[in-house]
Amino acid sequence: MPTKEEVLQQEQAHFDSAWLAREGTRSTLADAGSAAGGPRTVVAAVRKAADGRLQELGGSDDAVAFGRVDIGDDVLYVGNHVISNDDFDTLVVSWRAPAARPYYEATFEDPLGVSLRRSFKCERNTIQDFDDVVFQDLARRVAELGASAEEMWGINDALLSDLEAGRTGEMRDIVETIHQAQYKLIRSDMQQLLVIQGGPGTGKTAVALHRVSWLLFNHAPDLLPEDVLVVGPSDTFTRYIRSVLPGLGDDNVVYRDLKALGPQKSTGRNEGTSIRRLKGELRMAQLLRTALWQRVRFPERTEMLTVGSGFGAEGFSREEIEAELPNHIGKGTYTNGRASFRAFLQREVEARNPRGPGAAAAALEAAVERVWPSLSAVAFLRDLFGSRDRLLAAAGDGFSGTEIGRLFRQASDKVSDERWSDVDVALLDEAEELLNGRPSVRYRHIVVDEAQDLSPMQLRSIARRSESGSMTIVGDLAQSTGPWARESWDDLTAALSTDLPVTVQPLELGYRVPRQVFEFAAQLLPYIAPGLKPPTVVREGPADPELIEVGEFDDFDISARALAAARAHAGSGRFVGLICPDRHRRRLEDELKAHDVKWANVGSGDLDSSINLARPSESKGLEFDAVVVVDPEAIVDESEWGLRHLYVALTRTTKYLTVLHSGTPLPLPTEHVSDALIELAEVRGLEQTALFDAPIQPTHAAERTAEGVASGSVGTVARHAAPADSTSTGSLNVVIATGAARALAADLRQAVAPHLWEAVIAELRQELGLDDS
Ligand SMILES: Nc1ncnc2c1ncn2[C@@H]1O[C@H](COP(=O)(O)OP(=O)(O)OP(=O)(O)O)[C@@H](O)[C@H]1O
Repeated sequence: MPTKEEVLQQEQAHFDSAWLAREGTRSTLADAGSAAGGPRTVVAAVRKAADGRLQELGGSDDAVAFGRVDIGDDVLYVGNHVISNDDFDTLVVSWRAPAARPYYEATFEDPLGVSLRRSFKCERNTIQDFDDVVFQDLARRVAELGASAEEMWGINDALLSDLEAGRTGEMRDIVETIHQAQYKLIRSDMQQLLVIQGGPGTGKTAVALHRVSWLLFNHAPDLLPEDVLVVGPSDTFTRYIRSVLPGLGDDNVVYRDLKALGPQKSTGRNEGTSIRRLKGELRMAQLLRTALWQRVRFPERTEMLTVGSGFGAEGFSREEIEAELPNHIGKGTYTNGRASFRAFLQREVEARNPRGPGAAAAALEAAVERVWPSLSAVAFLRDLFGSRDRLLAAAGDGFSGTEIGRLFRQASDKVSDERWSDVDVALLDEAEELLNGRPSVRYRHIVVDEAQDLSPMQLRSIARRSESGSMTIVGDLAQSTGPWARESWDDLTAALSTDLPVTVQPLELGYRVPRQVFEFAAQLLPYIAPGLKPPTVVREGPADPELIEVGEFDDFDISARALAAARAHAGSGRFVGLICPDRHRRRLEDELKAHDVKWANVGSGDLDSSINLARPSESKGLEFDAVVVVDPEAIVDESEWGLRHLYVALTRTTKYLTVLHSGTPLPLPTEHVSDALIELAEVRGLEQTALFDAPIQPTHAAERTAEGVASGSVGTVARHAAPADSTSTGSLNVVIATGAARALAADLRQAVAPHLWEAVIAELRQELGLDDS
């Protein structure tokens, strides 16, 4: 049996010869352009092909391989790129090649013929160490001793040490340590709508991006990088992930931020929850369609439509035009309809006056414009939202007066000055399709990240860019927030309406968040996503969460202490996320400036400093070595989805978590209240989960007060469980209110003498701000 040193030498010899072969190929390819003869176009084509191949080789400093598998007598080295020698022997296979599958998928239960899997640790192309899994030994050990948790999960040292690495503002690839469950999703059939549900840090984004790389390799040349679109929730997020694929040799994949997925990107208009929700509903598509076709009509207070002037002018009566318009309306796009109506007018003018000069282009255009105005998406939507009459005419019975009131807004003086919200973008995109048809560029595969928050209108916007419905959709229902926060993937897959098979697959191992931190954050799960299985965390962190209590109303102190904590982490060389609710934002920014601290504003797309300041919602999908969460209670209070925002914030760290709080580091809806609710739900014959699972409908503070003091006390759960138009709303609210009231009454009886109850209730009303008016 060779010693480890001897094995190292043998392996290094293979690495050296593969390196020589690769560098030989590199210099041949580099010379290919000058070596090629013939016409310039041929030389250019050869050069282009050679450049493409060069890129596929990776850098000359890269290790040639990261792993090896032995299957029977075959030995296979696995690396980022395929390497062959002059005799066409394959020295290294690409991780994306089907041959590499056993490297990722062999387990002690099903070794797929693999006897040995070896993973290498390299410094450039020099092997420093290696780690072996001998499957027979492993199976025997497991049979004798029972499997360890890590063995059951298939987690190895290479993966664990990779997870320990410090983070930066750019995501990295995981090819060397892809887990078997992840690999199965990465290589699954392209012709499907694949939904990947997984808790924070389970590798959903990583899997989606590696799947793109795998598909590009295995479906070449039919699938090119420019045939793939990756959609993320924000500019910051797309910047964070966009270096992964080029790092794998896949340039030119298209990235779009949801706020720019249309003819006009969002220009920062702020809108409330109810309007945002309304604008996301599918019935908006019908409203826009009707409104657009209503723009085509014979001009009011006009007898005749005249084409041209003076001799040769032709007139068309209202009856004639109104009889003709249905031949052009609603048949195709608005713009095509306009062109066909214009052609009709032109033909008619010529037919009526065969010896005349025909209609001059400008005269014809002027007449057409009066009936069928040329419109852009922005002009159309600005006109529509800026006119109650237009809105009412288009809405018919489909919208209430209140909803029309919500949609209406004062139009800006100039189209170019109109400000657009992020939810307007999907409406502009819908309008663009009605006007000019589906986007000419469509994609053969689309990845949607953080998909749990998307509205049906946003999903339509994505679907219209898909050639066949082939998509990978990733997200986490427990992190779903915003007006379209959802509890299931059903409505999302329905809105994407595809003929392809729909598969929802879980990712169950949590890689990012260390055990100590996840155990802390997971206490929120029963309240925010009771039906979801929490991820199984694969590693320990270096420390327990650090919970720092500061004076209750001392905003100054909490900001100062938060900054001190962030600076301490940064001082230890950590990449820090400072996650702060709006309540403390101003003060914290002042503190940062006062101390002359260099920081990045995540909301404006920056993620490049050692301290990165983010709102909880802006931190979705991102990760840091250390996270400082400021005032959890304020985070929970500031949003309808506060508990979920807090869960997102707490799960951004790969190592350290510091929480600055004023007495309650984790503001859970009180246990006894939830128990009372559940008991009551049983008595009333309601599904337990209905209390927490009800579709989340925004309920504003004013509505909350109507539910009484008691319902306020169950925090976000109560606020969420109020479906506006569900038949069970009444009973559900009664259950919540009664249950919470009973639990509070029991507390009061235990804690306070009866003669003080009135005073306590009066104080409570004040606390909750019910007596402010
Ligand atoms: N097999 C793996 N090997 C090494 N690192 C991994 C692996 N899988 C995931 N990771 C790492 O875990 C971290 C979390 O991954 P990722 O961001 O893809 O998770 P996510 O499920 O999208 O999280 P979130 O829901 O919070 O957006 C990343 O740093 C990623 O590189």
